[in-house]
Amino acid sequence: MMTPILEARHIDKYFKKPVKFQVLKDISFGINAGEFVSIMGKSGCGKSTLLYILSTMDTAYEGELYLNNELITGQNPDKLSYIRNKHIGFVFQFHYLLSDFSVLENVMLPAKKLAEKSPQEIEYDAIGKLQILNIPHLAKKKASQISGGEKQRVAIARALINSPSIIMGDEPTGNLDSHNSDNVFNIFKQLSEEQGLSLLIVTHDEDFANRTHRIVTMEDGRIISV
Ligand SMILES: Nc1ncnc2c1ncn2[C@@H]1O[C@H](COP(=O)(O)OP(=O)(O)OP(=O)(O)O)[C@@H](O)[C@H]1O
Repeated sequence: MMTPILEARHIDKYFKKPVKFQVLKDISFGINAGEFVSIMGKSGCGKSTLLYILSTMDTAYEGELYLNNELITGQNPDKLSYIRNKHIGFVFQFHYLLSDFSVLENVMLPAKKLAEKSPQEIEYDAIGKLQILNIPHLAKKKASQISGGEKQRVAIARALINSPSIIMGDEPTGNLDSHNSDNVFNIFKQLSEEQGLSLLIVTHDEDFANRTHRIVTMEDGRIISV
């Protein structure tokens, strides 16, 4: 059996205010290397809450989380921040690029934060990621001067800069038209097939989800199908 890249075991999460309620109920599942998985479920069922936990940003939960076979739960904040930068790439509905910075600078930022390579190496890597996304010609443009679809590609290049093992996305195509949404889907598919990258994408788009390897369906804080 393959060992999962990411594994959640019996995750429970409660919100205490305004009244105590259980938002995640005994969530267990894993993702293998190169798997492209979507998470679907009605609004409010707990998808974003789960993604925050899986991405190590929320540590207030019960249960265990493993990334590359390492127990993530209970690690100190510095270690978590390191693990997050090194192993996880994020793509959101709104791209969160710095608009006054160039495309290249935006893509380089997470690698500068990790500070394991020289600026020259980081620039070389960033250009490589822009090439994978077919946008090397945009390198010198300011992020404010490119289209929505282009911004989302830059956001994907940025998510790839530290060569993560998994990309997580919260509705990364939610803000795109169907043409650009297709582009993003194809890029993700290529990354999983050609580079063995795992992808975990929360989406409301059934066409998108139906084309991924597997759909995890949530209902009222539980996983009802994997
Ligand atoms: N900080 C918080 N405090 C209390 N309740 C919260 C908090 N954040 C989210 N919730 C509630 O937890 C539930 C799950 O929210 P979550 O954002 O995870 O849902 P979702 O499935 O991602 O929804 P959507 O598809 O609309 O983005 C909802 O009922 C929401 O109102």
